[in-house]
Amino acid sequence: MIKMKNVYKKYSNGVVAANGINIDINRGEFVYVVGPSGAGKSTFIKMMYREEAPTSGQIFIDGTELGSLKNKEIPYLRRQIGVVFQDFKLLPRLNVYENVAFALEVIEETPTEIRKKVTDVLALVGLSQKARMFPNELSGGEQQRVSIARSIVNEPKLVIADEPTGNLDPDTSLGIMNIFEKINNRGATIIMATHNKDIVNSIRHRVLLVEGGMITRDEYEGEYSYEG
Ligand SMILES: Nc1ncnc2c1ncn2[C@@H]1O[C@H](COP(=O)(O)OP(=O)(O)OP(=O)(O)O)[C@@H](O)[C@H]1O
Repeated sequence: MIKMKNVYKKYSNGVVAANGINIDINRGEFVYVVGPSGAGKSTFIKMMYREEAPTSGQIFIDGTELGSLKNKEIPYLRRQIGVVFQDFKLLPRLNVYENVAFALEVIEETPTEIRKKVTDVLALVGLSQKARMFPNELSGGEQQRVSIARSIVNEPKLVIADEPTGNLDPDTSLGIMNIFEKINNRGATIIMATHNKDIVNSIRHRVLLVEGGMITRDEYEGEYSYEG
């Protein structure tokens, strides 16, 4: 599903954030990306949905080489990928239902389909009762559940999450992880950058360790631990 071949990324300020990355990730895998601050985890993830382009090397998503996409094709790629951020990025003037529906309105789904999909996904993340509330009336965990609902309402095959539990307490984080497990069990591939050691060591999945822009460890059922 995701393949990187000799991926190298140098930012314009000279920082090398990816230094020869080669990786294969299969459909349906759940992969944690761990490593020290500044190691290149976010850069690795952003290159998958073309938020950043590699300086050299190739990235394939489902066989499509991202470098071959024209600018106008990039929104189509992004529609097939759900992205979840640490800081939720909800629209403050829209309620829960509208925040999630918005993701479908921009791709011109029919009103009937929108109603069905939004209702189903809010049930999946346990927010059916809060559909009419606004983001500032919700807890951090609830806001993150809305942002997950929004990212998966279009049933993407790939869900990318950058520190999704970074702002949440341990119990709330576990609730969020349960939702990612459900999404994964329904067949989506999950890539998650995280500093959450407890979660990585308790809910076991493949672990990629990124250090200095390189993947220095790749283990199934891996542990969080790293030097330094
Ligand atoms: N847009 C940018 N322009 C220049 N340098 C950048 C940019 N984004 C990231 N970097 C640099 O690239 C390196 C890797 O950053 P990245 O955000 O990928 O690390 P990270 O592992 O996700 O860190 P953290 O755990 O702190 O989020 C860092 O040295 C960072 O300063």
